[in-house]
Amino acid sequence: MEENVIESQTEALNFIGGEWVPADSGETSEVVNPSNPSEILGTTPRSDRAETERAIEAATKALPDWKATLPASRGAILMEAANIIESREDELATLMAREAGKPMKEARMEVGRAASIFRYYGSEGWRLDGINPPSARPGVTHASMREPLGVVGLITPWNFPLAIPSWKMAPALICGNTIVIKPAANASLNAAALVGILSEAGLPDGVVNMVTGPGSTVGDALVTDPRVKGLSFTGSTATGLGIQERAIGKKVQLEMGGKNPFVVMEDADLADAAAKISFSAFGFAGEKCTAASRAIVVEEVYDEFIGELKSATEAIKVGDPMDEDVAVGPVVNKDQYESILAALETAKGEGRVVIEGGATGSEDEGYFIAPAIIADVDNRSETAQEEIFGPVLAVIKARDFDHAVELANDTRYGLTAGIATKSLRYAYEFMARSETGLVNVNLPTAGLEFQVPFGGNKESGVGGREQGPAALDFYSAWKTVSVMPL
Ligand SMILES: NC(=O)C1=CN([C@@H]2O[C@H](COP(=O)(O)OP(=O)(O)OC[C@H]3O[C@@H](n4cnc5c(N)ncnc54)[C@H](OP(=O)(O)O)[C@@H]3O)[C@@H](O)[C@H]2O)C=CC1
Ligand SMILES: O=C(O)CCC(=O)C(=O)O
Repeated sequence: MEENVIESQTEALNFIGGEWVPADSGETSEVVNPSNPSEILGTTPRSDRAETERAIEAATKALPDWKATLPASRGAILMEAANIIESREDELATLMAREAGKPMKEARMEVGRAASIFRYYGSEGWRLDGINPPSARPGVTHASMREPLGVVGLITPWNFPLAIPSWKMAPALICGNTIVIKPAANASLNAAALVGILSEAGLPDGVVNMVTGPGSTVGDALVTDPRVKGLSFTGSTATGLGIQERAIGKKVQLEMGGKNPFVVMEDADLADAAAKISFSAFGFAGEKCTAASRAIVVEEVYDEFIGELKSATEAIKVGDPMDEDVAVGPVVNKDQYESILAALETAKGEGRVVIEGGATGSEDEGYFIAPAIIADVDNRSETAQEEIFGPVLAVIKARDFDHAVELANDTRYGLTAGIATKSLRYAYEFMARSETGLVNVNLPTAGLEFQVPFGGNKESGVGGREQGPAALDFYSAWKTVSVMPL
């Protein structure tokens, strides 16, 4: 196998059938450091459909042997990958901070999370539950067991460059599927590092393949190729819903946007709520589908809460993601930078500025945007309805609990929601009435645990949950065998 040169952070290649290969055309895309746009971190192949089709071919070829490999043996490879990931924490976290602008503290946590995910699904090799309910017919036994889907396509975003590929790859692999992954342009060096680790851990050639290049060609080839039986995507709602229309005959899972509310009730610990909301809204510059982007506060404590929120937010350090005390680094790229600043201008016209935020310097000095808080926002305004995916928090006033729940649900999204309260009645009623896939009581909306199902309702999610045991349901199909001994 050709040696990959990821460690030097200069060049990532496609990984097809166990070989590191360039794009057929030899064309590459530059990976820019968002903290310093004049620094080119490396290049990735600008591939096209032909390379994607060869990767699908390699995954198809590797499928029978991988499917026949004992689940515990598959699990042992995932466990080894977890060990390698952990042993390279500094290197992987640094790469994430440089490529995606993720602050080191969160980047280190993400490396740990990726290792835990591989360990968790690796241990499934000893379980992979089935069911055998009694038959209604005398003498008959049933056994229902999980079978892999076949070749699965994974289309991943830039905001969790290790964790998202890991929580898609690990359950897919333990179930016996083979993979072609197309990472986002701004996470390709990280994805290549992860693929290299899986290969080093002993994954046979062709079981995981990676192709980098535009979503509109490489991604689309995965979406439309009939040999790809399952497709898992994380990204924007617009791209996801387009994929759903084109992925004919496949099992599809889409994890998309959010406009996540955090309700603050009159009995809340306001300082605690402010800390959790500002972490949820501004950590990693709000570039999380789970970020809180609407604080919905009952009028009784509205002004007092805004004071607490202002103090909590002013304490956040913005700057070089390599600094372990920084919580907000640069946003990922020029497109995000421009669209967030435009959304912030709109927000300023739709509410009262509590913290102005915005660009901290010129674009040439890095894509840094400081947190902004805009109060008195109408929940039907653009600021409260459109995903900004940046450090902009809208504060919305509610009359009482019922009104707060109504506002929280008044969105096309349904990913995650939070409530700050000491009342069990409010907490349980909110859990029941929230139209989201996740509800957090006195906890941040962002920051998942890998062992519980994750995903959203409405336009936030389609096709079954990720993570925890739910992921096994996506990456497998039940086969029922019924036997009558004669
Ligand atoms: N839910 C989440 O966690 C995320 C949400 N977003 C939202 O999306 C917005 C835009 O970010 P962006 O990175 O452009 O998100 P996209 O949804 O466009 O990209 C996500 C992934 O899909 C790929 N892709 C793009 N177009 C297609 C296509 N036609 N067929 C198949 N795959 C495709 C992308 O590739 P490529 O990068 O090469 O274009 C990337 O790998 C953000 O502002 C944010 O609101 C973004 C990232 C994560
Ligand atoms: O909040 C998290 O830990 C994960 C968020 C996420 O999955 C995403 O932004 O895509």
